[in-house]
Amino acid sequence: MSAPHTPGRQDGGPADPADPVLRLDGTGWSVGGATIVQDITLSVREGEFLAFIGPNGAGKTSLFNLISGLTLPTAGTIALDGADITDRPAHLRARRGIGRTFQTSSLWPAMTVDDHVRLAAQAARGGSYRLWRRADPFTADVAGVLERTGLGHRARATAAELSHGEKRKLELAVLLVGEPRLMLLDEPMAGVSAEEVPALTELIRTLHREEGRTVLMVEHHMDVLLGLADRLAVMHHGRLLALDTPEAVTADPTVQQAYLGEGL
Ligand SMILES: Nc1ncnc2c1ncn2[C@@H]1O[C@H](COP(=O)(O)OP(=O)(O)OP(=O)(O)O)[C@@H](O)[C@H]1O
Repeated sequence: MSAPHTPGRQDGGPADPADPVLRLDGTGWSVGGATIVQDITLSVREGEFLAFIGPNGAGKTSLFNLISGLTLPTAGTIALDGADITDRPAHLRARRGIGRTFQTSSLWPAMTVDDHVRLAAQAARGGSYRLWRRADPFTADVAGVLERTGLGHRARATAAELSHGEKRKLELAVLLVGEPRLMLLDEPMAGVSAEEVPALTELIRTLHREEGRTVLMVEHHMDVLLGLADRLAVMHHGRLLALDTPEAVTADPTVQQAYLGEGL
């Protein structure tokens, strides 16, 4: 699976259409003497949906931290559109189109849905933070994103008043208003009731299929992933155990062995 190391061109140069959107090459992260992510090599093509599965503590969130720039790798490289971003901080990666959601909610309970998205729009486009509406250039963008995420009727509700599924939609809305090309979704179904899962799954499918966004998603529920993901990456003890179509991965005896008793 491992490909020869080809350092990306310097950040800022023109993109080559042949480059994958994202390429990890021998990427790893060690902290306090422990290796949490080890020797991950993979490419993600434009418009692909790649899902990460693996037992608790396998290193999935840590890998997302490395891709989004929350932590920097201690081994290997990361390239976006062929440009080496290995040492780039998170805000520069966000500016280049990498957006992410977090496993635990990142919302402000007392702030309205509308204001969450408005602040995210201001953060994404630059400028000072203002929550009054007069002469606000983001109103149309905010309304559009709330409509796309099915939250138009909840614009004036506070985050605390939302159901778990609506909170997850709001996190997606906050992400979407920055128009990310590469979306990292870390367990977007976490805490969501069974009745709300289908609508949330459909929203993510739309963002991928109809809006053509490249999606990387950590998810424990295989039933959610089987209808969504083009490929599954299985992580185990910080390593990539398998990377293939959902059908091939679930039939892989090594994967089944790793999951024995953990219910793949
Ligand atoms: N900053 C850190 N310092 C030390 N250990 C860490 C740090 N961050 C993560 N770890 C450890 O790295 C391992 C992988 O954690 P990570 O959250 O990436 O796994 P995960 O696959 O996302 O798990 P889950 O499915 O439970 O969310 C865990 O054992 C965790 O305790």
